[in-house]
Amino acid sequence: MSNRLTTYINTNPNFIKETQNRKTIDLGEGSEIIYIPRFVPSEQSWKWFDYLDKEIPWVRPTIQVYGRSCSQPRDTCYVASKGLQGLRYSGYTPHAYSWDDFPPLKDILAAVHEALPGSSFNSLLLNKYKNGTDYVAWHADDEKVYGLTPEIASISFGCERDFLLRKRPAINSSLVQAAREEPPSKRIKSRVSQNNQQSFVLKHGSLLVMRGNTQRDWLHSVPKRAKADAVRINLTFRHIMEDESG
Ligand SMILES: O=C(O)CCC(=O)C(=O)O
Ligand SMILES: [Fe+2]
Repeated sequence: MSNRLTTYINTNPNFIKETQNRKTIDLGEGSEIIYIPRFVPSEQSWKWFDYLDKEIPWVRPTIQVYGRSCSQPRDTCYVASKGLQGLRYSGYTPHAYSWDDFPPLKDILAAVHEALPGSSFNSLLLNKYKNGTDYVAWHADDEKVYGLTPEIASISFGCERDFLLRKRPAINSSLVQAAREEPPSKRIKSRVSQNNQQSFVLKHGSLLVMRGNTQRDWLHSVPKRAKADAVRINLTFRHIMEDESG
């Protein structure tokens, strides 16, 4: 464990481990984030950005939010391996393109697999934010098709945007339970009230990975930003489980 390149930064309440360019953030209770700001070199990132901007058949679908139809506030596209169960989110079933339709995506996928030993992504949701008025609202990618502890690898190209994480209210969690059973003086307030937010500026060419219980216990978002005046393209690689229903 005594790697000279590893720095341990104990920024209470979260524990951050930094090895070379890779930060690992332990969010507690089995949730973990990995962030690699310079995952793809800048020049290669711009080549991929230009390719994706031009070649992907971007659509802006109508989705259902709290029972109301609205236009998704960003463009999207979906790619998946053959034979997987379909994806459905917010009342929308995207058409699944194949990896062969966009060969550079296979190179990006290979780079992600190399950086994350043991990972086996078989689907990809692409997002394009035309400027700071496009966004993704608070959500978790907790669809059943991803299983109980999904690993999601997110690559960003173009305009930098904030990526926020916020702990879901933990009504039945053992932590809250324990806090209730303690007298007020001993309540572990800090862990409940301070350890509940994280933010990252997702840089051009960066890789951010969410794993473990992150989708169960946390929400994430990319909020509107008046000052973001250029296009951002984001790729989220995911693993869809085998369909056991037959
Ligand atoms: O654009 C991003 O960084 C996040 C996108 C996202 O959360 C999603 O597609 O589920
Ligand atoms: Fe998401």
